[in-house]
Amino acid sequence: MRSEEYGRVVYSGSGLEGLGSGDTKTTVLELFESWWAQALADPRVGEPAAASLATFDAAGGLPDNRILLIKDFDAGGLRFFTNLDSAKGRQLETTPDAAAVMLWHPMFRQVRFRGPVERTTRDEDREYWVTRPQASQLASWSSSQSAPVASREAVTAGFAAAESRFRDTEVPLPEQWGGYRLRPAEVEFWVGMPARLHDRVLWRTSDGRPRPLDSPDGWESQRLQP
Ligand SMILES: Cc1cc2nc3c(=O)[nH]c(=O)nc-3n(C[C@H](O)[C@H](O)[C@H](O)COP(=O)(O)O)c2cc1C
Repeated sequence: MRSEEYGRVVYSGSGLEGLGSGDTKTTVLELFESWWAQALADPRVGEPAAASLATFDAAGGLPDNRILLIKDFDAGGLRFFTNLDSAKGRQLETTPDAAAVMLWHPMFRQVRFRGPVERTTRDEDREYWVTRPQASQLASWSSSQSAPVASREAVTAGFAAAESRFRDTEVPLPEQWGGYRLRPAEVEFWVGMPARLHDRVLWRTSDGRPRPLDSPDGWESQRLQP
């Protein structure tokens, strides 16, 4: 089946009106915060925190990409949590740069980020770990994420083993679990518009290095062609 047979979606988004090229009245953080809040509040958006995270697999010589959840963000960037020994963890160890995309399709909005990635502190990891549901903690304990496994049964047996190991105790923070912070040096806001004349505004730092997202200085904005 060709994708056009689903019918063409007419995009009619909003959100970048009044932001001319070079307009720095709005900080990146202010705009992203308002879009994020609107996405969280919109019942049509199924998983508002989902982002695709692209990394570079230097060993294989190819880009890699997967969906994960953005835990939160502040002026310092976007935080996400994962298994540090996973494929993405190993890729970030070798090449600590990434690109992320968030799509809020019912709102016809997309936001793209590029920049270096750094590990969160162990205190940040612990602070989030203790808020996770116990089942998720046990799953993190029992899974060597991205490593081959013989069968589905081996996966569930590993989970059951973790369950009995920690039956009467809190599940401690595993050594191989933690977070990363993507520190953007570029953020592009995209709004889908009729006739595919989409609206795009790219913010990038003047020196190509990450800067606080709430800084009115050091960021330049530029409207891009659709
Ligand atoms: C909606 C959704 C949310 C996900 N959230 C996370 C997450 O927060 N952390 C994570 O490690 N993997 C998450 N995953 C799984 C990843 O897509 C991926 O399978 C896993 O992290 C292994 O990726 P890697 O082998 O490239 O390291 C999520 C997948 C989906 C579809």
